[in-house]
Amino acid sequence: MSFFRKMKERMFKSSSKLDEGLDAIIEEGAVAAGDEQDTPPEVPAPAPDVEMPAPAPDVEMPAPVPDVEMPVPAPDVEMPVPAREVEVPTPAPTPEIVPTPAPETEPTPESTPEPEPTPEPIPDPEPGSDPEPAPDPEPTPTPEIEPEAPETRSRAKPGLLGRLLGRTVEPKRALDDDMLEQLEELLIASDMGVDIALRVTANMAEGRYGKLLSATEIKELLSAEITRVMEPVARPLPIYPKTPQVVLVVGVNGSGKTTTIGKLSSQFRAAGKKVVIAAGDTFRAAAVEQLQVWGERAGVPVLTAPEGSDPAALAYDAMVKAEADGADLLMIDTAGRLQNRTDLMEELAKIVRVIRKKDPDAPHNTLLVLDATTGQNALRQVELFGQMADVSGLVMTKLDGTAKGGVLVALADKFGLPIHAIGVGEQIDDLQPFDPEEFADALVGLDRS
Ligand SMILES: Nc1nc2c(ncn2[C@@H]2O[C@H](COP(=O)(O)OP(=O)(O)OP(=O)(O)O)[C@@H](O)[C@H]2O)c(=O)[nH]1
Repeated sequence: MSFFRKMKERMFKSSSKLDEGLDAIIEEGAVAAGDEQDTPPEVPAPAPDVEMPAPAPDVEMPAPVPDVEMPVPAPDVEMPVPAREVEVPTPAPTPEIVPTPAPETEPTPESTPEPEPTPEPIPDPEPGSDPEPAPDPEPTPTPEIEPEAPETRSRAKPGLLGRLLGRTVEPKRALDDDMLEQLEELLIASDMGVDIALRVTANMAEGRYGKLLSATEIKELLSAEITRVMEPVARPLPIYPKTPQVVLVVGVNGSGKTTTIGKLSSQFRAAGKKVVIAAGDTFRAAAVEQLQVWGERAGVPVLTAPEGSDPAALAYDAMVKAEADGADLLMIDTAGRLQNRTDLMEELAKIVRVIRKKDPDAPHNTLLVLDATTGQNALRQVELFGQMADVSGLVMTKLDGTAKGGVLVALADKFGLPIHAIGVGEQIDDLQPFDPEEFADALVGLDRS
């Protein structure tokens, strides 16, 4: 459980945009229970009322009715909707009014004091500006405060007043097309992809049009929809009885392959499995060294080959060694030079060909490691590596440092490949099983605790 907690905490940080966005959407057209008296009476009967037929709040009221507050003002609950409309236009005209008073005040002082002093030619501009400094600052702040006051009232007062009065009821907003569109945009911005964002919001809205929903309720509904999409792909790396189980690890440079191999090896070793690592990116000495460091951390042997040597030959040697050592798992790192796709494809194909001489079923798993911070680019990587290797599952790294975690939903929806684990940090224990609900909660910023 502490693992999940950690992911949640980390993802909460990164998904705060989505979280804040949801709160903002609700607040924008919020209808806070009991705050109706705060809404200015200037909101008579604008058009939206048509969309907000009385039945909506009526239906909702019975269940949540928190004490005495809700029942009577129930009908008024509709008012805030128009209030929202008032807010939008207000900011525009406001600044326009500001400049008007300013110039007016200037000419006034000029005409009065200027004619009196003796200086005639130069005085005009000088005295004009000298005596003005005093009045200038005055008119400026005044108009600024004036227009802001009504805005602040209409926007902040409801929540604030509610809080001052000790109300615990969250602001709510009626679900309509406008709100749905905002929710869709928010999800798309989290890199969820247009198709799935539209589907998630549509499913969420089904049967709920016109109903008042709080930010928490929206988060719960979205989380449930996202969980539904993710559940089928949440599957840990399968472990087979036949040994050594060969796990080929592929992915672009920097996606987190080495780190993931180190973390996985550590976990398998802790689970009593004997693991061997093969440093298959023989073209980069730094990559081999880094893998050796991870091998030490995990307490797992790392087989290396001279720089520039054939990775397939190393993979074969590693198979022999793993068999001889009675290893349960052999994890083979590979290069990730996507810019030279043909070479990479040939290299991967050769590794597979060669290890199949030892075991026709190998590799038993081909893990594609994806960097969550690349967002929608991850979709393209799945396509490309899918063509180069028979990808059997995904590990998504760096979910701790991005607000683009939504791409995992798009991946699940589009490819349906199992998500074996997620990386949430650079430390050895920062690899966690993929839990759909925890993920969905974290993505939308829902804290159930
Ligand atoms: N924050 C965070 N950083 C990670 C995570 N996984 C890997 N990293 C970092 O990402 C960087 C690249 O990771 P590597 O494991 O070297 O990636 P690679 O795919 O092996 O890269 P090459 O060796 O260049 O092929 C390193 O600085 C890692 O510490 C993760 O889950 N979260």
